[in-house]
Amino acid sequence: MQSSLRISEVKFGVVPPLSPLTAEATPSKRQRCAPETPTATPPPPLPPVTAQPSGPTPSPSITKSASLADLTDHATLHSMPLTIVIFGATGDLARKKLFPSLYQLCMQGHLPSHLNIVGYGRSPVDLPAFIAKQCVNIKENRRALRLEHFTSRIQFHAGGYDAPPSYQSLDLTIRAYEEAHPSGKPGNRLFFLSVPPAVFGTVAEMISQHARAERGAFTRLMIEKPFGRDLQTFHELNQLTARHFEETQLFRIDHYLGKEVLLNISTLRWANSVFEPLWTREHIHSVQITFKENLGTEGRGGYFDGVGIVRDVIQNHLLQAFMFLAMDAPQTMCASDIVEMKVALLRSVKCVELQHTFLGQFAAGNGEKGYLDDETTPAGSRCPTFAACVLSVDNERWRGVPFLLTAGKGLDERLCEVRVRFKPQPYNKMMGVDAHNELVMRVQPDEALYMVAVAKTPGISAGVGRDERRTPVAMGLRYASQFGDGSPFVSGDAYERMLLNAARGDQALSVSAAELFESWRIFTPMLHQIDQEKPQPVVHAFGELPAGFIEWTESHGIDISPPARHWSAAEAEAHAAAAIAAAKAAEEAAARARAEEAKQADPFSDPSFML
Ligand SMILES: NC(=O)C1=CN([C@@H]2O[C@H](COP(=O)(O)OP(=O)(O)OC[C@H]3O[C@@H](n4cnc5c(N)ncnc54)[C@H](OP(=O)(O)O)[C@@H]3O)[C@@H](O)[C@H]2O)C=CC1
Ligand SMILES: O=C1O[C@H](COP(=O)(O)O)[C@@H](O)[C@H](O)[C@H]1O
Repeated sequence: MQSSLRISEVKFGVVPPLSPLTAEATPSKRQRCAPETPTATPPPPLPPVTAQPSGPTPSPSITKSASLADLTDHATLHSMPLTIVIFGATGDLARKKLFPSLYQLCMQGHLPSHLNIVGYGRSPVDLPAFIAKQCVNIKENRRALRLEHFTSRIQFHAGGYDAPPSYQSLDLTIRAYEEAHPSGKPGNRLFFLSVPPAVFGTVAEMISQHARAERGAFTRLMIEKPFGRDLQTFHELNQLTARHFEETQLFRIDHYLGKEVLLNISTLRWANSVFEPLWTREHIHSVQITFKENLGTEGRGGYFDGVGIVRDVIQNHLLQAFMFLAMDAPQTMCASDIVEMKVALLRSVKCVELQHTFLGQFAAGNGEKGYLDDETTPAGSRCPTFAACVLSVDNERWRGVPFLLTAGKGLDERLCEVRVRFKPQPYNKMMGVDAHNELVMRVQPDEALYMVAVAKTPGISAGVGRDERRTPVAMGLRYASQFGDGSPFVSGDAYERMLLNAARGDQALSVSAAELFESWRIFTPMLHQIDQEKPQPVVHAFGELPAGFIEWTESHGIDISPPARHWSAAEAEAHAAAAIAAAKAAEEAAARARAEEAKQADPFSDPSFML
């Protein structure tokens, strides 16, 4: 028998898939937008960082979404030469994400089959060895695209990141490919900066000066996070990139923007009618946005130590989730309208203060090494690997609703989820329950959306009101069941979406300068305090929450107690199984009692008499 406790066997009617914002589905607003030309005008000077909301202080203006001229539809993309240059192609990200994503996009026919991929790095490589190492994570589908066909498109260009002659010869290499293209058209060029942030500015400048596409083709730049370390360094980087590239040519990557469940928040809120009326402080008690990893820094301690978990995850990935959850509805789903509402929201968010932040650091435990045991981590580092902070939004919709953002490495599980907890209503009391309805959006693993609700526990007894037994249940949508056959759900990696959107010129998934300005404003005072004062984080064993964290959340009016805290996919199943077993046992006991009663009343009702 199917149980109402199981996550999502509930089937909603499936409507035809909605297309992402592409040239084929262009809102008319886009036509007002700027053409693709470099600008020589840097952004306005930076206002001082204060612990107050930005109010009227100037921030980068919101660029209107790409014009039709800036968007590249499928047919156009496929009819022209296309070169993708990966700076830092020998690195971790290229191996883990970029080459596998490019393979997938080629395999599915999203990118042209004559694509030219150039890896760029400081030292010469042996090409077959480079390919063997960096393409190791590609999951080959031999029938659709043989690996060797894909890798035959890859070449490597060695040179300094700041060496003009190297960019000039890169330009010649690309041009040779473009000139051999049968279309005779100019070649599009997409540059991915998968290098440490310190070289972002130089590479952008070199590309602009020496390796731009010819007229009639696009030059686009994809930049990995982090975009600066604080408001000031973001501003400097922004000035540098703005000097050479239009905002419509820049694609700042936050790969959480490409996660399926986060992408679904706007659909959930605005394609349905039931959620938005409840999406206010009248009904919402608190919101938790949580990121947990059961990994340490895995040899990236050197990088991580200069960054910390706030810059690594909270200021970008979790803040994006927050924005989609809390922003007001945009006028249209056009990228610039979305950015406008995101920025309006961020302007209402007060700066986070260190005294309202909880910091932790994982140590050895449960058979795993601690952060300080990673040989790439500086000895005695106080870098936080765990942090939680509460965002307060000073607007009509959210005033008084705490948004708890928590991120940690070295914890018990890999999990990213959002929990919207609703306020109980007076009538819940007559049902004898302490209703804690929660809408849960599980970003990973095992993508799901479900509502924690209260249901009557099934059984023959027909009590009403307080006499009835009731159980918390999960009603909802598990992606693997709804959109697949139950096996782990695959809908494309976030990097596939990022690369494809950039190739199409669609900025719906890239981070705008205006929202970055506001996000750094919110976190910079606290980050500076951490950098300067180096407060001792609460040291906790790998796999466990830091001591005092639960009390700290309670002091901010947030209850992370079960099921809110522990309802992982496996636990939900176990919880369901236990509740089903308990209900079944109760049912059997009741049946036995009834049979006994009947036997007493009529001994011939016992089947053993019926021979
Ligand atoms: N790895 C990940 O999971 C994630 C990474 N990112 C971001 O992506 C970018 C790339 O990350 P990742 O691949 O991990 O980085 P790596 O540390 O692996 O570096 C990438 C490449 O950059 C070059 N490089 C390294 N150090 C320097 C230096 N000091 N100066 C100049 N070049 C250098 C090296 O290439 P060569 O020696 O061949 O020139 C290296 O292979 C970074 O901005 C990172 O913050 C973002 C999210 C996740
Ligand atoms: O950006 C980053 O994200 C990863 C987590 O990404 P996910 O897609 O695996 O959830 C994190 O490990 C890394 O530290 C951070 O830089």
